[in-house]
Amino acid sequence: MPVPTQTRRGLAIILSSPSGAGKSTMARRLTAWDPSLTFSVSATTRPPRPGEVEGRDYFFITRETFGDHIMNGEMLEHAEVFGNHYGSPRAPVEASLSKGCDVIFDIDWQGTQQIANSAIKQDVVSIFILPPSIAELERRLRERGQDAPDVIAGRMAKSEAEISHWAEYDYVLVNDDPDVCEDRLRNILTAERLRRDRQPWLTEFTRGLSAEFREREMS
Ligand SMILES: Nc1nc2c(ncn2[C@@H]2O[C@H](COP(=O)(O)OP(=O)(O)O)[C@@H](O)[C@H]2O)c(=O)[nH]1
Ligand SMILES: Nc1ncnc2c1ncn2[C@@H]1O[C@H](COP(=O)(O)OP(=O)(O)O)[C@@H](O)[C@H]1O
Repeated sequence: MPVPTQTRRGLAIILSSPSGAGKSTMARRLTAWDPSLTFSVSATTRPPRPGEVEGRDYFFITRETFGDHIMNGEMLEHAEVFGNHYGSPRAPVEASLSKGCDVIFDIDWQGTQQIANSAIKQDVVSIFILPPSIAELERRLRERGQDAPDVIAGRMAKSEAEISHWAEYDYVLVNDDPDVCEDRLRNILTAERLRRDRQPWLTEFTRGLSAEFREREMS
């Protein structure tokens, strides 16, 4: 039975982790598994890494443009991370959520706190991803091969502070085996969708069951 669209909003699924724990990898896997998921493409003042695509991975903008977006209220949230500015453009997120499309965010704890206190707080499902160990976190950052050694050292230095926010999230997963982690994320998404659709869907469905009861009584 279809879910009435007027009451069904999308979920705002937030992934956070220390740099290198695997949240971008998991966001990519989830959108490949379910192409109806929208990825919230952030704006950043960080320069692009080799292979990153404008509009797919980030909108790469200047500090001045970033400041203008904030002044105009165009950012749902924003934060300074590792010396660069990052923010989630508001309009595409609101458009997707109000159409009933689920949105995935790859943002830090500061942005998560802001969204958890924003107009879309009722849509939020927040997930924190931990690395199996600090040695493995560092190995992943090096293996990714996209950041200079001093940048990696800076990210490692900040990872303990990022990890300290784990308890603020709805779910916490350890990303050891990537297939296991992806499977758990799919399960979370499936369960949260059932929970969201519970009211509108079951109101209709149980009405149908009552009608069936009445028909049986009359026959
Ligand atoms: N608050 C906030 N954080 C963001 C946003 N986009 C990315 N980040 C976070 O900024 C940090 C650095 O991201 P990035 O430069 O891509 O490095 P990576 O995490 O090592 O891949 C990560 O913790 C991201 O989750 C955003 O729009 N808002
Ligand atoms: N479970 C995993 N096991 C081994 N390597 C992983 C795993 N998850 C991600 N990686 C690798 O670790 C590196 C960092 O992952 P990435 O998704 O870029 O992290 P983040 O977005 O959290 O900074 C990438 O090279 C990625 O392929």
